[in-house]
Amino acid sequence: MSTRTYAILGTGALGGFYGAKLQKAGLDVHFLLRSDYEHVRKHGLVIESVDGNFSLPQINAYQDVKDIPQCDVVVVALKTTQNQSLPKMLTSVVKDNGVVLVLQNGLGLEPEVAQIVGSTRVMGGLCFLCSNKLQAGHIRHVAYGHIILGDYTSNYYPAGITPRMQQVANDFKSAGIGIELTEDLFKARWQKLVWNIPYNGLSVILNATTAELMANVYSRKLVEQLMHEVLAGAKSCNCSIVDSFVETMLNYTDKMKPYRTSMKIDYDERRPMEVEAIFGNPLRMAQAAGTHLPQISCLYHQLKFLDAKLNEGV
Ligand SMILES: NC(=O)C1=CN([C@@H]2O[C@H](COP(=O)(O)OP(=O)(O)OC[C@H]3O[C@@H](n4cnc5c(N)ncnc54)[C@H](OP(=O)(O)O)[C@@H]3O)[C@@H](O)[C@H]2O)C=CC1
Ligand SMILES: CC(C)(CO)C(=O)C(=O)O
Repeated sequence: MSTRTYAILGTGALGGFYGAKLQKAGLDVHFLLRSDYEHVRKHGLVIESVDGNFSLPQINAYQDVKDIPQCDVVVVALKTTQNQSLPKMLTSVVKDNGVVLVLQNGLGLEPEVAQIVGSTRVMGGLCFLCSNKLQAGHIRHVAYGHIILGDYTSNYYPAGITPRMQQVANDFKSAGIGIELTEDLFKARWQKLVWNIPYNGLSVILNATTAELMANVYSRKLVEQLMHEVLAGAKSCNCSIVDSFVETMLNYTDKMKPYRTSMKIDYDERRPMEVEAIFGNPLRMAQAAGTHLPQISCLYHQLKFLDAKLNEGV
């Protein structure tokens, strides 16, 4: 049994799900909560999952990160819109020889964390998960769940497969979570954007599920064009993704059950959307490399408009 300790910063749809699986497998897990703290401290977590329901009547729940003991692996599972809290959170909770594992969607998040804890203490993971928080402490996992895990080095230079990646992967595997290791985290993040940019963006702008976007010839064309533009953005950053990856993502989504993306759920629930991490950062990286991505830029500006209206409470 692994003796590594885990802190989960953000016990929501993703952090609550993976953290609960790790605890169920016998690992020592510490959960940071905000609005759900009182409920979860008293009643624990309930996980409804396609892989089997379970509950954890008791967990190590914290409201203040300073009360969490220093951990070997600190999982960042907040929405990226809350990342301004990370400088305060991370410094006290990660052991000197520990690592921060960023499981959020988007690009350019590890460099932000590296600024706080140093670039030798950061890893990233891309989560292929469909999970939602239904209410305090109650999470519903509806599909998938595997993670592509990569180590981070300054400027996303490919890190290879490192021993600590294998250790974390073994812990997750012991909890029944599928793990694939990547030598190139930057590429894995761009590949995930091939999915997130078209579907997250268009689901909000066109008020549609993934299935609706795929069924209509016009929106399907937009999805495909946006996917190719993500490839162009990646290429401008010296990251080569084969053209056939677009077809792979289209086929993947054709086979998915109709899905309301996380950005659409945030928009419908009038919560801030992860526009900067998923759209702004890749656009800026491509721009810095001299490449303009007009369709993604158009989506970005539309989403910023809607996000600002949410902020104004309109
Ligand atoms: N859900 C999914 O299936 C997938 C999610 N992702 C990514 O994972 C990340 C997390 O998403 P998700 O889990 O869905 O989001 P959720 O909103 O469900 O979870 C985030 C949790 O963080 C908590 N939180 C926010 N700020 C603080 C704080 N200062 N202190 C303590 N807790 C805090 C929130 O608490 P409160 O309730 O108080 O707001 C919430 O419970 C995002 O980047 C998302 O894109 C990636 C792939 C799939
Ligand atoms: C593609 C999907 C829906 C599940 O694999 C996902 O990972 C996401 O919402 O970011």
